[in-house]
Amino acid sequence: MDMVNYGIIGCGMMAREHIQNINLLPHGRVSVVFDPVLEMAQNCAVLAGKGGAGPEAVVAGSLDDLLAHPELDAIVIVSPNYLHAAQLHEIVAKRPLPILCEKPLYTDPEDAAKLDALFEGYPHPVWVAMEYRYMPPVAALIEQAEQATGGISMLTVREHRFPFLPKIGDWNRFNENTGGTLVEKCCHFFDLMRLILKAEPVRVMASAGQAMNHLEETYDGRTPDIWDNGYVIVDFENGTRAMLELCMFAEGSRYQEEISAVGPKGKIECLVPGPGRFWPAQLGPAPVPQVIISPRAPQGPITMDIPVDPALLDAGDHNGSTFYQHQRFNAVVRGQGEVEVTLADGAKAVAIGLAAQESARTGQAVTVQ
Ligand SMILES: NC(=O)C1=CN([C@@H]2O[C@H](COP(=O)(O)OP(=O)(O)OC[C@H]3O[C@@H](n4cnc5c(N)ncnc54)[C@H](OP(=O)(O)O)[C@@H]3O)[C@@H](O)[C@H]2O)C=CC1
Ligand SMILES: O=C1CO[C@H](CO)[C@@H](O)[C@@H]1O
Repeated sequence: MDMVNYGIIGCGMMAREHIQNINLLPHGRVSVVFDPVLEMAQNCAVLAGKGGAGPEAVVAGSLDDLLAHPELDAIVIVSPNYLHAAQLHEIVAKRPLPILCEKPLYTDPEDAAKLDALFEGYPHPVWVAMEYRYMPPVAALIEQAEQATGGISMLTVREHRFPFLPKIGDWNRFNENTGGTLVEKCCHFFDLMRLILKAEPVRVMASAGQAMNHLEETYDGRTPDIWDNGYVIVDFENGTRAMLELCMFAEGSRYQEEISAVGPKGKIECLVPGPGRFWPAQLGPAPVPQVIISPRAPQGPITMDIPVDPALLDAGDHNGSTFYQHQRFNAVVRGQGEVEVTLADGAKAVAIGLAAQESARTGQAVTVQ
């Protein structure tokens, strides 16, 4: 297959990032889009046409119409979190094809076993969109961590960022729609923990809550219940431990994510900026990602800039990672390479997030199966 025709389900903010990155692929084009709001779908159809450089996508009138579209080789699910599981069932039943599904894979704990059963023996690749692993500074940390640390003992992920953005329909203001902040936002970081530590979690302890964000807002008489800060500690089966620190009222920070890994030889860190479009112009150029290696002996931190290709920065909010994710998924659909972020990875990241939600709610440590 030389050209992969994509169908996009959901045409909001993140769909635009997917389309802009598919537009950069030599072997990809968006052929059909669907959103319940026609104007959103039409805007994405135009974006798929690259300002006249390619054909605009067809606007499907329903999910069924999208799944019946003749030119369709792969499907990207970019709808709100609580819809992912049901839409996966629809695709498998009506038009089994390769799927790239946005995180979180599911929000209701009961969906875990149902999805396992649904995809048993599924003949097409399914990839879960936890792309932070492809951010160039994160990828550099992953590649150099063993050498720099001599084997990681402790891993810390700090995310200090802006509050949740407004969404059409305000679906992201309530835990019932997102799975809870530690699922919705933090599944990316639990995925990184498993990947970097090369181990499975056994126990989760968390303290988290809603300190200030969205408390002044009301939707149909209800105040949002999503958390905006927390700490999560995860014990891993190989004796390593990881911690997440999340603060969502810290958009004044120079860097959005700071990840550090420490072992007997030393420490490696990466510093990752947030979306460039949020960096105030009066402060000059947006911060450049960095990796810092700090040996124990001889002491002397070594700092390296890890710049991201400006064309990729322009195509999204995630330091180029959406492009690298699509490049790999596109190759897999064309029969080259393997799925790197599997359904099992997506499910485990949600399971850790749900355990963290439960731990913070009850004040008890929660065992992860
Ligand atoms: N991997 C990453 O880094 C990121 C992932 N995401 C994920 O992407 C997904 C979308 O988020 P985002 O784009 O920010 O949210 P938006 O609200 O901006 O977009 C979601 C879109 O899906 C549409 N939608 C609602 N119901 C359906 C339906 N039944 N079928 C198809 N589309 C529907 C919404 O339309 P309407 O409300 O008008 O009905 C809306 O246009 C989420 O799962 C989110 O977690 C988001 C940001 C970053
Ligand atoms: O998964 C995500 C990653 O980045 C987004 C912001 O750019 C988040 O809000 C989103 O939920």
